[in-house]
Amino acid sequence: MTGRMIIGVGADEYGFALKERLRELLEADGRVAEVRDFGVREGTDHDPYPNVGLRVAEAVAAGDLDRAVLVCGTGIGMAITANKVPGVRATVAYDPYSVERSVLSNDCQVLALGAWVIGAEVARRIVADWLGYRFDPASASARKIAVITDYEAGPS
Ligand SMILES: O=C[C@H](O)[C@H](O)COP(=O)(O)O
Repeated sequence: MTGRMIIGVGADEYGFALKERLRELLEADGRVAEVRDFGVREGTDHDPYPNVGLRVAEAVAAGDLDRAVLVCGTGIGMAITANKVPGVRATVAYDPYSVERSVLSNDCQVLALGAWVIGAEVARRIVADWLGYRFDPASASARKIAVITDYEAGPS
């Protein structure tokens, strides 16, 4: 992936406000071609995090999104959910090094954040940094990721 990215965003009711802040940031970023919002649409909407996380992760797996940011209370439920979809690699990450390595080592397409854990401005900085990292498919890390994708494909 070298061009401008299509990014999905999604949140449950607890992550809604932070998701909105991050959506605005992404929409204003020149590295982003398009932002697709998978809800919730209002802070009063009740859609449990697995519903939102599965919709977004399935769009990543289908190739409709390059990457996604998911927000719930802790980020943990969103990451667990997204990782259930074959082909999707999701993580919670807050420190700059883990955010970087989630892309450069692990080719994670999904960053999950917890609105109860992190302040909005730090989250915005993390997402801005995260956009700048691109996985190198020629790197040594690619062979390790292939072990995961081979496992997902099942016995041959
Ligand atoms: O990981 C789950 C999230 O934090 C979610 O927003 C809240 O889940 P809970 O209501 O089960 O605590």
